[in-house]
Amino acid sequence: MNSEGLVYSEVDGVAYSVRLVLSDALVYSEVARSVVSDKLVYSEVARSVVSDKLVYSEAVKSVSWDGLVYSEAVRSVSSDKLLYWEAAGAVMPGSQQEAQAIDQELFTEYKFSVDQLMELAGLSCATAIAKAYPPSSFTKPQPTVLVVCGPGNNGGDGLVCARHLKLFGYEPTVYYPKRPSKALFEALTTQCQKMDIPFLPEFPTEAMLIDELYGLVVDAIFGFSFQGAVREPFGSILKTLAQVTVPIASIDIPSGWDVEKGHPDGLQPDMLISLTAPKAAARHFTGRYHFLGGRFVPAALERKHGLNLPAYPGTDCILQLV
Ligand SMILES: NC(=O)C1=CN([C@@H]2O[C@H](COP(=O)(O)OP(=O)(O)OC[C@H]3O[C@@H](n4cnc5c(N)ncnc54)[C@H](OP(=O)(O)O)[C@@H]3O)[C@@H](O)[C@H]2O)[C@@H](O)CC1
Ligand SMILES: [K+]
Repeated sequence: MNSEGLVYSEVDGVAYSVRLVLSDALVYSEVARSVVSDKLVYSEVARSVVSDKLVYSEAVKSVSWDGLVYSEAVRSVSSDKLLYWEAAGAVMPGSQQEAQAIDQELFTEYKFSVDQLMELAGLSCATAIAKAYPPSSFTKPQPTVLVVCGPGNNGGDGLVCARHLKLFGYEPTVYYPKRPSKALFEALTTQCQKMDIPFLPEFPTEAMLIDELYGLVVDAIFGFSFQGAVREPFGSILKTLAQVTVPIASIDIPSGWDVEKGHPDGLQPDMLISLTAPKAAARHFTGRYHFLGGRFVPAALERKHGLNLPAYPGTDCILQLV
């Protein structure tokens, strides 16, 4: 059976369209509803594709009002082997702003402290790494990990992650070239040093050297506040990291990527651990493992930002998205 149909109707400024394609192996359907007035455009689209092996569905809602655009999307793909889930709720311009707004609300309205959330974030990252790359999977005699930390909170997550990796039986080494003089980062550095985690004085200039010494690299250089062209010393570090062949696990966002648009020629990590909620750039991630971590978002905040977070299994602090 093969057939295709489109129905369109418009009543009092409300347009409806329904498209349906049916073949032996596939059902495709699309339903759209939109309202247009002088100041307001509201549209709602639901699409789904079902074949023998795959279910793909997408729902997009958007409202624009005099220069303001609000959009919300939920996509899910499931097949025999894969369950992919993505949800984005964004008040434009920029979901980078939204990530920063959620961050601020957690601290100012919900009264969390940075070190509380950073501990949970870093623990999620170490837990996800242990799940994807157990020490027994390393081809090196020791499960050695290079953790590269940047100057912001993403770097702080990296230091916490290094400490938990050590507790989990890994051999982490940290490179932390730009250390802010803030009590929190100094304390995290001391904690690592007192746990015999070495800090490299220089970054290896050859990617080959990193491949020889480490079985995994953790990228904790930049998170959701990264902007503009990369400044040194991080430009050279990212160039070297782009050439390593051992897997790279990026915390929150692959460093050097635009928070919304990604970076097709930049770092292509094997793993991404999205914290709180996947950022818009996560849709460009092509590596093997995508985890969600940072199970600390209160339900009211999740509702306010339309995050549509998936349910974490049981008491787990991470959820594998891909
Ligand atoms: N609530 C949450 O969701 C939680 C979030 N958490 C984590 O926090 C992360 C966000 O942290 P963040 O805001 O400190 O920003 P982040 O990106 O780490 O560093 C920004 C710094 O980098 C620099 N820099 C920027 N652009 C640059 C460039 N082009 N080239 C060179 N340098 C550049 C610049 O530093 P500067 O050079 O000014 O010293 C800037 O200040 C988030 O992704 C997540 O991992 C968890 O810890 C807890 C809960
Ligand atoms: K990162």
